[in-house]
Formats: sequence, C-alpha cells, structure tokens
Amino acid sequence: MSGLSTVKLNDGLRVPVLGYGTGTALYQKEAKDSVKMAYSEAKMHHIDCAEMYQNEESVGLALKELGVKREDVFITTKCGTADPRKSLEKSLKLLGVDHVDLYLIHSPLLVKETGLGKAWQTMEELQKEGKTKSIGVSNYRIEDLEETLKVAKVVPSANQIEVHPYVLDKAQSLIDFCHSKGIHIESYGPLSSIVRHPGGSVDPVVKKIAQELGATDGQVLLKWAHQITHGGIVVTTSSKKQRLVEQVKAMTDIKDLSKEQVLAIAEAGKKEHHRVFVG
Ligand SMILES: NC(=O)c1ccc[n+]([C@@H]2O[C@H](COP(=O)([O-])OP(=O)(O)OC[C@H]3O[C@@H](n4cnc5c(N)ncnc54)[C@H](O)[C@@H]3O)[C@@H](O)[C@H]2O)c1
Ligand SMILES: OCCc1c[nH]c2ccccc12
Repeated sequence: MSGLSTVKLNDGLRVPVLGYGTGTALYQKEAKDSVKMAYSEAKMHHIDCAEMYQNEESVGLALKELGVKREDVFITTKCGTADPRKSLEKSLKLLGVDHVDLYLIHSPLLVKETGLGKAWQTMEELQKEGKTKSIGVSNYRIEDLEETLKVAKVVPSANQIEVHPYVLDKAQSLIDFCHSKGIHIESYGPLSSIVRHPGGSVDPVVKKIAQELGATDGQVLLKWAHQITHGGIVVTTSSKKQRLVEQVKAMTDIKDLSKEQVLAIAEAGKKEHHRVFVG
C-alpha cells in the first residue's frame, strides 16, 4: 500500500496509520472524486466509511474506476443500526466488495437495546464468516467496553473516538484503558482545535512546536494524536489535494514530538473542553 507506516492490531492485521475520512466533509455527499484524489494523488489507501455517511456506493465506485486491487486498499466501515449482520451485508453491496478490513459498531447507543454483548457476538460471527477481517467499535466508553469484554471471545481490535487536545481531559482515561486491553485507538477530529475552535489555548503551543519541527500546525496535531494514543491510527480528511499530501507528510516526514512537546499540548488542551461529536 502507500508509503504510510502501518499499525498492527491485536489480531495481527496491519492498518495504514492515517485514514481518509468520508464522514464529515463528504457526509451524505457524492464522495467519488474526493476518494479518487485521496487514493491516487495523496496515496491515502485507508478509507474510513460508514453506513451512516450514505456515500459507500460512491466510495466503491471510486475504487472500481481506479482499478484498485482489493488487497491494495484498507476499507473501514461502520454499522449504523442495531443489526450488524444486516448493516454489513448492505455496506458490502454498496462498496462492491466481498469483505471489509475493519468493521466497527458506530456507537454503543445503536445496540444498547439489543445488548452490547449480543451485538458483539454477531460481530464475531461476521469475522468468522470472512465478511470482515477485523472487528471493533466506535465511541465506546470504558463501561461499554467492560460490558462487551464480559462476553467477548475476540477483543475489539480498535475503538474509534474523538481525540484532540480539547477532549483529552475526558479521553485520557479511555485511551489508557484501551491501551491496557490491547485495543488500538483510531482518532477522529484530530484537527478540531484548528477547524472548530481556533484561537484557543493550544494554538500558541502548537504554533511554537510547529516552528521547532519545521511543520505546519495541522501536521503537529496529527502527530500529537498519533503519539498521545500510544501510536494509534488517525483519521482526517480534506477536499484539497495539497492538504492531504501535507497530512501524509506529517506521518512520513515529520519527526516525532518530544515527550515534553506532547505534554505541553496536552496541558494547554486541558484548559478548555470542547467535544465536537456526540458519539
Ligand atoms: N466514528 C465517529 O463517530 C466519527 C465522528 C467524526 C468523524 N469520523 C471520521 O473521521 C473523519 C475525520 O473527521 P474530521 O473531519 O473531524 O477530521 P479533522 O479534525 O482532521 O478535520 C478535517 C477538516 O479539517 C480541514 N483541514 C484539513 N487540513 C487542514 C489544515 N491543514 N488546516 C486547516 N484545516 C484543515 C478540512 O476542511 C477537513 O474537512 C471523518 O471524515 C469520519 O470519517 C468518525
Ligand atoms: O461518524 C460520524 C461523523 C458524523 C458526521 N456527521 C455527523 C453528525 C452527527 C454526529 C456524527 C456525525
């Protein structure tokens, strides 16, 4: 796949460390051209999808038109209902593939009624049937993970959650809990301090570190999310090729932040709390 390094999940599956998100700028929109650009020009070969984004068909069409071999793309999608089996079968048809690489329950709220344990057992069946290589969750809190782990024969490989400096005060304990259980964090919304809350307490700290590293503010934030989540996966997006190229360079060309730099951004972020998505 692309030049991006990979993260090895607890089931041995390797995931490109940076994912291209189709769920915000492309939410409920035609995603084909953006996905083609991200894949072929920015070399982002990990595509983050979801039933809820209502654009899986256009993602599938992008990959088909590019003639991408199945083994040369990493596809994540997410269950948007209480029925992972029905949802995955629908997503596979729309994406035009016989399996995805990583399938996530989009939110615990979706499966609360039917039971997190029962939903997880269905996920394990889907993995056994080869409909997904890896299974995980999204927006799961510690209590949701503990309920799931009570019945799990397969530990969730990933938990995709909102990670940026302004949620760290609440997210740190979840990040460390997942790390202790071998559950990899996938960070979404990593640029929120630029995109949604500019002018906040982290800006001057990020700017200073960007100068020290010869990087952009956005690149520093992507690296920070990767490092604060113990080497986790980061999911970002842009409709601009240059920005995506810059985001890939963050993970391939920019050296790691020092422990002190990671801590400085963490401390500045803890001065404010801004949750963007209600998972
Ligand atoms: N699991 C979930 O519940 C959940 C929730 C939210 C998002 N996601 C996934 O994560 C993906 C990324 O989320 P996000 O869009 O919040 O990520 P993000 O915080 O990285 O923000 C991306 C946005 O930032 C802007 N941007 C990109 N580079 C920039 C730069 N250098 N300077 C200024 N602005 C820049 C772009 O307009 C882009 O739309 C989504 O598309 C979706 O696939 C999942
Ligand atoms: O993965 C969820 C991303 C997302 C896109 N649009 C939204 C609106 C509300 C909550 C989440 C989302």
